[in-house]
Amino acid sequence: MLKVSHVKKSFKKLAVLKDISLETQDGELIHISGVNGCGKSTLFKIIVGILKADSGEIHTDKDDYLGALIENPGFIEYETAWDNLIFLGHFNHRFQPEKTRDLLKAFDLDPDNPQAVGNYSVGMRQKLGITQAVMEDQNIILLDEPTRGIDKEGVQQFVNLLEQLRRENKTVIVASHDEIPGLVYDRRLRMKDGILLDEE
Ligand SMILES: Nc1ncnc2c1ncn2[C@@H]1O[C@H](COP(=O)(O)OP(=O)(O)OP(=O)(O)O)[C@@H](O)[C@H]1O
Repeated sequence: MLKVSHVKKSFKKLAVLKDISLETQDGELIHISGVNGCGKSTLFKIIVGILKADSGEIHTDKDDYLGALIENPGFIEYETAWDNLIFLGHFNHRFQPEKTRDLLKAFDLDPDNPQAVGNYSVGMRQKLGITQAVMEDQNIILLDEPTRGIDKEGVQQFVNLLEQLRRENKTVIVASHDEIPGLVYDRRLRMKDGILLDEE
């Protein structure tokens, strides 16, 4: 379970997150919408620990394992997708080759593609970014504008993946400024003026 309590973050005089609280349940699919620059990526960066909040707390349970795709996924540009994923898998020793190959194939990506990631299209790169966020059975998954640059078929493959994650009782938070066709959320939140509002 992820619990965000009264998180605040400013960049110099710009107060981006004014008082953010959020508690997730297992298996929940949550949408955070909001205009460009409202602070969605900043919140995700604080949750995963890339950025430090000025105040407030982030709590996860002992067994929770976070996966994230935030902004442009960073890869080793001159290596293949597969070598990149193996490299990322070394950090937590939870890499599952068969599962990861299946995830790539479900996105119409060839696990044996000899091309370097530097030559991948925006959409291919994004699919790779989504794959690394879920390939190790992460149970809390943060996806920032996940379908950016992905074609219609790819969006449907993404929707299928999220349905699979729901069946596996994973918690997924999607941040996007627009609707992703076919996604049915359990909860919708809107980020506005530094706070999170319930859409319902
Ligand atoms: N490291 C930083 N230094 C200064 N300002 C920053 C920094 N990171 C983000 N900001 C500012 O904080 C605000 C929120 O940025 P953030 O990237 O979180 O927005 P966002 O909601 O994710 O936007 P988008 O939908 O365009 O991705 C913006 O005004 C941005 O310029």
